[in-house]
Amino acid sequence: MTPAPTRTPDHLTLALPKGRILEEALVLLARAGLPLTMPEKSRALRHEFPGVTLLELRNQDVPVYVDLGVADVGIVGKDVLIESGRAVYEPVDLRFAACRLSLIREIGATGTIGRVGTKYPRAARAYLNAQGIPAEIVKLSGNIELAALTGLADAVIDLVQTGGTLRANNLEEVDVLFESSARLVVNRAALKLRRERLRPLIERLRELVAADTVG
Ligand SMILES: Nc1ncnc2c1ncn2[C@@H]1O[C@H](COP(=O)(O)OP(=O)(O)OP(=O)(O)O)[C@@H](O)[C@H]1O
Ligand SMILES: O=P(O)(O)OC[C@H]1O[C@H](OP(=O)(O)OP(=O)(O)O)[C@H](O)[C@@H]1O
Repeated sequence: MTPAPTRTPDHLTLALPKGRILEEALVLLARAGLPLTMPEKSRALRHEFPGVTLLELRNQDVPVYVDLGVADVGIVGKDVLIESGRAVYEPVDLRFAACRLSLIREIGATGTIGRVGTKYPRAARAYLNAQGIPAEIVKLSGNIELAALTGLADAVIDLVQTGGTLRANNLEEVDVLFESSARLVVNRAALKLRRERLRPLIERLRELVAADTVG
């Protein structure tokens, strides 16, 4: 195993999720001045760049690594951040990976919602409580819409972007819990200890997002 580099204040440890966020996150961070490139396809999970260590994680683990200070900074979807309940600093909405978390049912379904399938039990519980719906929540891991199609659940709470998955499966969006997009997340202690590196990075990302939004 390669030893971890000494974590001097000028070294950054970065947590990124593999999956749909990784490539766009790397491109944006490189535009913001970090010396990063797409890692070669391999089983390696930790990648070294000049002054930056990149950790490749599952989405749900990014807030954990940042909150516990193993990573100084990371990028993750707002959906995953809300679900994590972690109190990390969230200085920039990076605007990509835009989608929404919605309540979904079969088209025309009107019966009582007794059971809800979701990958987001915490957000689902908060929403259902606020709506006064005393439904059972079933935690699922993927292809969540199948739960509504098969009768495993009376409704699901899942992400919608284009609506293509809904249309292909005779489902409809009944309500929107919240909008999501990729967020920069920063460990609060690192923000002080590594401020010489983190403050310019945050500023540069804010500028890039603002320019991209206008342009
Ligand atoms: N269809 C979509 N369009 C745009 N953004 C999406 C879409 N689906 C998910 N996202 C956003 O991208 C993030 C990462 O999605 P991705 O598909 O890589 O995760 P996953 O593979 O489902 O996660 P897991 O690590 O649990 O397997 C989500 O947390 C969400 O913020
Ligand atoms: O509105 P759309 O553009 O169709 O996008 C929504 C779909 O994208 C995500 O699934 P993903 O492809 O990540 O697969 P997963 O269910 O295995 O997470 C999400 O869970 C929806 O199923």
